[in-house]
Amino acid sequence: MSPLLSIENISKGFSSAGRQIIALDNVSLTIAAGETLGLVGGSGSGKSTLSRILLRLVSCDAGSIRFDGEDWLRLKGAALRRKRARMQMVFQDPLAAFNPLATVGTVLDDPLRIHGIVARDRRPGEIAMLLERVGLTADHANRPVRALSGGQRQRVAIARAIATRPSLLVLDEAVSALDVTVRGRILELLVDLQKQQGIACLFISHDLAVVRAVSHRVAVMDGGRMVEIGPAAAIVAAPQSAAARALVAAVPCLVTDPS
Ligand SMILES: Nc1ncnc2c1ncn2[C@@H]1O[C@H](COP(=O)(O)OP(=O)(O)OP(=O)(O)O)[C@@H](O)[C@H]1O
Repeated sequence: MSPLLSIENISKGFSSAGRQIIALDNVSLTIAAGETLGLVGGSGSGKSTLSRILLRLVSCDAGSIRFDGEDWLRLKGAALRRKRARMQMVFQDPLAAFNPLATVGTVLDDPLRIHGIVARDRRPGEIAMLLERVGLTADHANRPVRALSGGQRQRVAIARAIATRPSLLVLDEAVSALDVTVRGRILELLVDLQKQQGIACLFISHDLAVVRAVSHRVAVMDGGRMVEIGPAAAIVAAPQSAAARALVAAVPCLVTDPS
């Protein structure tokens, strides 16, 4: 079976202050339906540039992307808008994406309306179902976004992302700003969604411990190149590249012996 997402030989350069920066150099990866792929790498390794190209926010210089059976980078207009419902994103700071004065209900109603997911009279029920799906209650629909905690806002961001029934979620540093307990609960929610609904995830983070907690496979980037890709447990147990070894070494060891 062909993968849900196939990124092939993507390259991207930027010129900055007269200097040419190679942000991505021939990067390839695949994600199967229902699979979570963790993408890790140090600062400046090219993770965000790759996610921006995938989300069609910036163009690439070379390479191709197939998503859900389509030549993704060539889709335009109505065909692109339709297909966008199938690839949704969750960023680090959900407040930046939401109008803070809007209620949670409005935030969730927008994608249902724009993508025509359910008829108008069924939307309040769908919103209640989405809120429950992410561990909130139907009452949250009436609250303004600004009245929510960071963890609750990130749950709303996830509810919004799954509202259009996507086959792929792209999560870029989606839990990095949350405190450690809230982060753990959001990671559990993501694993649950992946298991219950078979949603595939591209989970991008600089933190290997976080990536390891949710990913089937891990891809490691360094200096714009893909240096290692394989089962998450194998990469953590026996990293092959210098970049992966550095990321493993950066994970705090939780087993201590103070005596
Ligand atoms: N718009 C831009 N103009 C110039 N250079 C850029 C631009 N966007 C990214 N870069 C450069 O491309 C390289 C990759 O950056 P990118 O943001 O993709 O890395 P990253 O792995 O996401 O890093 P971080 O974890 O710090 O966000 C870096 O050298 C960065 O400075």
